[in-house]
Amino acid sequence: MSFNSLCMNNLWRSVFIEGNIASGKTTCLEYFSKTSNIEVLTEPVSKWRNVRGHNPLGLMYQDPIRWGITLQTYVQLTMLDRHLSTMSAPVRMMERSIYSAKYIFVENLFRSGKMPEVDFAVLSEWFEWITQNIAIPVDLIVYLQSSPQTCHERLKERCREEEKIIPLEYLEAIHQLYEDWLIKKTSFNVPAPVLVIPADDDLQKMLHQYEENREKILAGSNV
Ligand SMILES: Nc1ncnc2c1ncn2[C@@H]1O[C@H](COP(=O)(O)OP(=O)(O)O)[C@@H](O)[C@H]1O
Ligand SMILES: Nc1ccn([C@H]2C[C@H](O)[C@@H](COP(=O)(O)O)O2)c(=O)n1
Repeated sequence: MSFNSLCMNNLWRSVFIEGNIASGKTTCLEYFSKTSNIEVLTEPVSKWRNVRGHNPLGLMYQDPIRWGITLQTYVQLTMLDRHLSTMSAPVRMMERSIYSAKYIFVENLFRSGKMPEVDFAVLSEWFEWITQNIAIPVDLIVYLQSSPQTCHERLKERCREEEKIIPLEYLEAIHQLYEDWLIKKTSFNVPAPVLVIPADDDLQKMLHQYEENREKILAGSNV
């Protein structure tokens, strides 16, 4: 079905853009934001860096054992708020999801011994309650599959203050969790079909790949 008929038939569509830190999600969304009839929702990182004058993202990187629960509770709330906001266009493209918050970032904190078991248990209870009682619309997951090395280079270039201390090993752990979830499909429930886009290429080639996949992303043909 073409994008135009999708709009005419009022078939609303929700797409998550998933991938490692600095894999190019925001850049991808910026590209698609130039298309009419698409609503783009980036991650609310500015909120995570400033909630009533506090910076839970920075605190988490400084002392994950103490502040991991604080950041991830707020991430869960802000992502749920994003998921439930009224759609303003027939296609919504959203950066990450409440699922990756739990299956990737909370899981990584817990597995690496940086989240106490009680914090993990409370966050898991919240997550299970939310996903069992509230419908989270999703039709497609686009996975920007990049190597941890590429992400590390891009992260250094982007130079976000809080992220300066992120080592390559952290990105490797996040990468492995993403691969298990969306490629091998061995770890957690995958709530929608997955479209994998290799994301190590330079910007020009990435924009070309986005064009090639436009129909699949926006209208869901042959994922
Ligand atoms: N294909 C690419 N090649 C080189 N640099 C890129 C590419 N895509 C994005 N970047 C740069 O890498 C950094 C991270 O990209 P960004 O889109 O912010 O990633 P994410 O939203 O996944 O964290 C930014 O500085 C961005 O300009
Ligand atoms: N559940 C989450 C989601 C994101 N983060 C961190 C990772 C990055 O430092 C930052 C934003 O991610 P990006 O969009 O650049 O991939 O937020 C987290 O710790 N937990």
